[in-house]
Amino acid sequence: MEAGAKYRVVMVRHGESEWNEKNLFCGWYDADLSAKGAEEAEQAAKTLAGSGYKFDVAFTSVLKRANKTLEAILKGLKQENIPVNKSWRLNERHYGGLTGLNKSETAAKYGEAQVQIWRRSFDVPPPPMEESNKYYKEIVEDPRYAKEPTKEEFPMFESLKLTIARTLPYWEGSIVPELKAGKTVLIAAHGNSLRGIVKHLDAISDDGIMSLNLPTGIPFEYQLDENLKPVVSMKFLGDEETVKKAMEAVAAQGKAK
Ligand SMILES: O=C(O)[C@@H](COP(=O)(O)O)OP(=O)(O)O
Repeated sequence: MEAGAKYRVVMVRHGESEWNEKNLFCGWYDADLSAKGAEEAEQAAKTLAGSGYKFDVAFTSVLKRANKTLEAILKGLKQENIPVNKSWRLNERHYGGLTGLNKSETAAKYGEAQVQIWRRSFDVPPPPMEESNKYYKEIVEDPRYAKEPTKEEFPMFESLKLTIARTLPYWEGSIVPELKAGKTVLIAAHGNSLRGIVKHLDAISDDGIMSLNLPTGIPFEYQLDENLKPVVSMKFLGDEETVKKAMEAVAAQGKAK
C-alpha cells in the first residue's frame, strides 16, 4: 500500500447486462449478464489475479448481474470461500417509470438534455414507476424484498441523492467496520450505487459527479487513510485508453443517434 494508506477496497460495476446491451434503463429490473458481460467479469478476475489481490470479504447487491460478476471474479481468483454479503442497499438506483425504456429512443422523444438530467443530475429523480408499469409487480413482489426494504422504504423512483441516502448507511454500518477490522474488501455493484460511494469518498460536488460514468467490468481500487480519506483514489485496473473509451461509451448511451 501507499504511504499513509491503511485500508484497501476494490469496487467493480457488474459486467455488461443484457439490458445494457439493448440500451434499456434497467434500475431494479433483474437483468442477467450478457455474453460480453460474463467475459468482462472473467477478465476482471484475471486482472485481479495477475496483480495478486486477496480479498477477505465481499459485498454486492441482490441483483444477479452484480452477484454473477462477483461469483465469476471470486471463482477466477480461487477465493470463492470468503464471506459474501448481499444487500438491496447496493442495488442500482431505481429508474422509476423509465425502467425498460430504450435510452436512445427516450432521448429522441424527450431530448438528450432531459435524458442527461434523468441519468446524471444529482437530485432530479426520474418519473415514478406506476402500478400499471409492465415491471411493477415483478419488482415489488419479488420474494427477495420480502423482509427489506420496508413498504415505506421501497422506492418507486430514485435520484442519485436518494440512492446515496440508502447506500451510505450500508457503507458506514456494514462495510467500514470490515475495513477497520483490517479486511481487504471487494464490492461488486452498479453504475449509480457505486457513483454514490465514490462521491462520498472523494467528496465530489453535486455538479462534479454528473460527469462520472463508470464502465462495466473494470475494477478500481481505493486505498484509504485512518480517517477513510483516499490516498489512492479510483485507480482503474486496466489500460487507461480502454477505460477512457468505456466511460465515453457509457456517456453516449443517452444520445438520440
Ligand atoms: O440502470 C441502468 O440502466 C444502469 C445505469 O444506467 P445509467 O445511469 O448509466 O443510464 O445500471 P447498471 O447497468 O449499472 O445496473
